[in-house]
Amino acid sequence: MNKIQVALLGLGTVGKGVYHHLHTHQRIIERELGVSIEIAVIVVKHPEKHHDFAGEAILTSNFQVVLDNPKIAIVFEAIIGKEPAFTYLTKSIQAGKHVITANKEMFAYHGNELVKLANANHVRVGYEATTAGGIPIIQTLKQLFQVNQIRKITGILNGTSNYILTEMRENRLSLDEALQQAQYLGYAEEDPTNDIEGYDAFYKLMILCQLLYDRQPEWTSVKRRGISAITLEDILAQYSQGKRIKHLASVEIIDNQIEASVEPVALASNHPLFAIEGVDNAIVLEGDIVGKVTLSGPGAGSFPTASAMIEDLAIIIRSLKGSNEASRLIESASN
Ligand SMILES: NC(=O)C1=CN([C@@H]2O[C@H](COP(=O)(O)OP(=O)(O)OC[C@H]3O[C@@H](n4cnc5c(N)ncnc54)[C@H](OP(=O)(O)O)[C@@H]3O)[C@@H](O)[C@H]2O)C=CC1
Ligand SMILES: N[C@@H](CC=O)C(=O)O
Repeated sequence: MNKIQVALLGLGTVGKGVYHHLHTHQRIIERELGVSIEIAVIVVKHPEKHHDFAGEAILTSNFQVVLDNPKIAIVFEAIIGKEPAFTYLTKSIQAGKHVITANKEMFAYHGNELVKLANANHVRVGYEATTAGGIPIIQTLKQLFQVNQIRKITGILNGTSNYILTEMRENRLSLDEALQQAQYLGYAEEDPTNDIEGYDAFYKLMILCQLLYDRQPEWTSVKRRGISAITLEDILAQYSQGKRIKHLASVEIIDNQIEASVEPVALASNHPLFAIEGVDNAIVLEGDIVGKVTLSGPGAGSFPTASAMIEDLAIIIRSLKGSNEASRLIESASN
């Protein structure tokens, strides 16, 4: 069986999900893609925290180990914040490695730059996991809406906020209690301010804008409000009128301008996002040919995010088939 070596940056909620499923799904990957995957190196911040790690990979805090191994063809990135993630992915691409990221903050800032760099270096960037967890929104927009003009998107893009709002309404929890549960379940960001102040949904919306319109609005022009000020009383007041408060991220093209916002909104029961509960996300796309299409599914957590990253891996491996590059990156069984 031919083999591809990969590196994994980050072994937290997301990294562990990728590690786990690359092992549990090894047979399916081999059957469908014709290669086995070997995780050669794992880069973390504190290797000593992972002393019980039993795999065969090299576990290190030194990213240079990844660059120094020319056999590593693909780099998964699931670490925190813009840096050093951006530098690591830039160097990986320059070294001819494909990259797959879940890091929306970094990608909202630098995604366009990375995609251009990857094109120049004839490698690919997978970023399905940056937006809406396990929902395949990036590939849907890239592959399945090539002719439709998507004039408007409205989405629930932060699983933690939706989980908190649902728990507050259904179980009468305070915001802090519900946030603690979301953290325990691995949904929240390392700094949950990103979730409850709307930054995380904002980054995801900017990634969608870049993909759809090849530009982003001026960030300071976008209204961004999180759910931090929402009280149980607010939620119950809306509930008594048959409404649910949801945290919505919206973008619309009006007179060739991008109008975007991120804010809590009280929805009536006939709204397509009213029934999206718990950690689920959903996105309503409005295409000029098709009309409204809604995608929904798990928006955060270890397995849904790993799912998005592993499907990116499959896309990259399929794109290698028959290319000159394949002989460089895929090790034949005889090596
Ligand atoms: N949790 C989720 O549901 C989702 C998360 N994401 C994104 O995925 C990324 C990872 O999230 P998550 O797994 O939840 O986070 P965690 O906090 O669970 O894990 C982060 C991992 O990154 C490592 N790390 C942090 N900083 C560095 C650094 N400077 N160098 C090397 N390694 C580093 C940590 O190392 P150590 O273990 O040694 O501390 C840890 O293994 C984030 O960008 C997040 O926004 C995207 C979609 C969903
Ligand atoms: N903290 C994020 C994780 C996934 O992107 C969220 O709750 O949506």
